[in-house]
Parts: sequence; C-alpha cells; structure tokens
Amino acid sequence: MATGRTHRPATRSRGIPEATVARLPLYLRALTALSERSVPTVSSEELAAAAGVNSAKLRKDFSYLGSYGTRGVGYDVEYLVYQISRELGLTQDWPVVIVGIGNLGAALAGYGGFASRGFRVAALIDADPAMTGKPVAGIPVQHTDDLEKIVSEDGVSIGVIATPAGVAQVVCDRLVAAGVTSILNFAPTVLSVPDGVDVRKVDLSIELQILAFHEQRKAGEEPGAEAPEAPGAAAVPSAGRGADEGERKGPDGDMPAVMPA
Ligand SMILES: NC(=O)c1ccc[n+]([C@@H]2O[C@H](COP(=O)([O-])OP(=O)(O)OC[C@H]3O[C@@H](n4cnc5c(N)ncnc54)[C@H](O)[C@@H]3O)[C@@H](O)[C@H]2O)c1
Repeated sequence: MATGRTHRPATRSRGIPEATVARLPLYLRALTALSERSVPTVSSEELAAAAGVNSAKLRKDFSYLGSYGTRGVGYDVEYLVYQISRELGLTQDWPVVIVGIGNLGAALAGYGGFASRGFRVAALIDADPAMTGKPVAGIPVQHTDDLEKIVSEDGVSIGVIATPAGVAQVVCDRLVAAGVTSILNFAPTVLSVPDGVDVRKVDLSIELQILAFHEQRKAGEEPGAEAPEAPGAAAVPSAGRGADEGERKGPDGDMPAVMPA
C-alpha cells in the first residue's frame, strides 16, 4: 500500500507558502480571543504580539490572503477570523477518526478544542476487543475490524493515529486504503504514504529536546560556564520542517508542536 513518501511543496497551489499556512492557526487563535472580547479591529503590531510573530511577517502573510488592513484602523477582527478560517478549510465540519484509544487516544477524544475548531470526532477505534462498545468521552469505541466501514460510511478524510509505533504503519495503510487522505501521527515512527496523502507528526519529546538544547545553550552563555558542544542535526531535529527553516527562534518560536512526517 505504501508506495512512496509525500513531499510537500514549499507553496500551496494558490501560492500561499507553507510557512504562512503554519502561522495561520496562530493568528486565528489570537483573533478568536479578540473576537470573544468583542474587539472590533486590531493593529498588525497588536495582533503580531498576541500571535508571537513579528509584525512585518504578519503583514506579508496577510498579503497572501489579500488582506491589507486599513491605515490608522488596522484589521477587521471578524472578517479576518472568517478569512483565515476559510483559508484553512475550517468553515466546514471535518469528521475525524482516532485509532488507538489508550492513554493518549482517550485524552484526545475528550479534548474539547477539536469540536470548537470544526473537527468532529466521528469514531474511536481500537484493536482491543475488551474496549469495543465502551464509551470514551461519550463515544463508544469500535473495533478495528470495522475501520474501513467506519471511514467510508462517515466520509472521513482525517485520521489520528495514537497506537503503539509497531502497528502504526499497518493502521496508516488501512486508513489510506479506506479513503483517509490526511493523517496526524502521534506514534514515534516515520510513516510511508502514497502521493496525495498528507502526514503531520506530533512528537512532544522532540519539542522537549529542542527546549533542552536551548536550556543548555543558555547555561553555556552564563559567565564562567563552559559553552555546550554544537548539537548534531539528529539531536536537534527541525520541528519547523515544512515551514521556514530556522523560524523557531525569536518571536516566531511558538510554532505548533507538529511537523510534517
Ligand atoms: N507524540 C507524542 O507527543 C506522544 C505522547 C505520548 C504518547 N505517544 C505515543 O502515542 C501512542 C499511544 O500512547 P499511549 O500512552 O496512549 O499507549 P497505550 O498503550 O495506552 O494505548 C495504545 C492503544 O492502542 C491500541 N492498539 C494497539 N494496536 C492497535 C491496532 N493495531 N489498531 C488499533 N488500536 C491498537 C491498544 O489497544 C491501546 O488501547 C504510542 O505510540 C506513544 O509512543 C506520543
């Protein structure tokens, strides 16, 4: 089933760079908070600070959306929320299946942030027969035997893998064969997928390793402390791959803890 690795283009088909796409959720999160406080407009500087991005970059990002703001007034908050949501495909409901309902899968199933951002947990799937029919976060767990049926009947295009690493590729292949075209992989393994399938990998331990590197460097900068050795590429993977390399430093360090596989 796995016929090759997906290579993401540097830009999306409509000319929006991947780095900009990766920042849109940060803007949306900041804008949603402003909208909840009924703030009507926001300057690029204020919004950039709230999103943790520099304002020149924000203006450049918004120019790809055709949004330039009004001089002296700023950006219309509600309109930008709509525009970014539409760009991210969030104006429609996305059914999602989660496979592997252990500690992590159960926590994800109960996470309210999916629903509020337009992601409906359509099904929970696990290979353990003892779990079949048991509700987790109010949703009954279904057996992996029914995976293909569940995916096709619900028209699911996004799958979340929270299984042990050793079975993640098999689960991935089954999801893809059933029609899933986007996978969020939490298992610590590299997945192979056919062209046309997007994989994003979340690895919190890699994020911690990057923080450890910065901690070590800070310690090395203290007067009298020994400078740490430069890390090898393997020790400090770029979690911003797919976005601009090196963008994790400075005000843009708040990239999502998610990366292309
Ligand atoms: N990315 C991260 O930051 C992060 C954080 C924590 C855990 N993890 C990873 O997430 C995965 C799950 O961790 P956990 O602590 O929830 O483990 P867990 O053992 O609690 O749960 C794993 C679940 O997967 C199920 N399962 C096993 N084989 C399956 C299959 N073929 N199809 C469907 N379900 C299957 C098991 O029955 C179990 O319910 C692991 O790979 C772990 O390393 C990643």
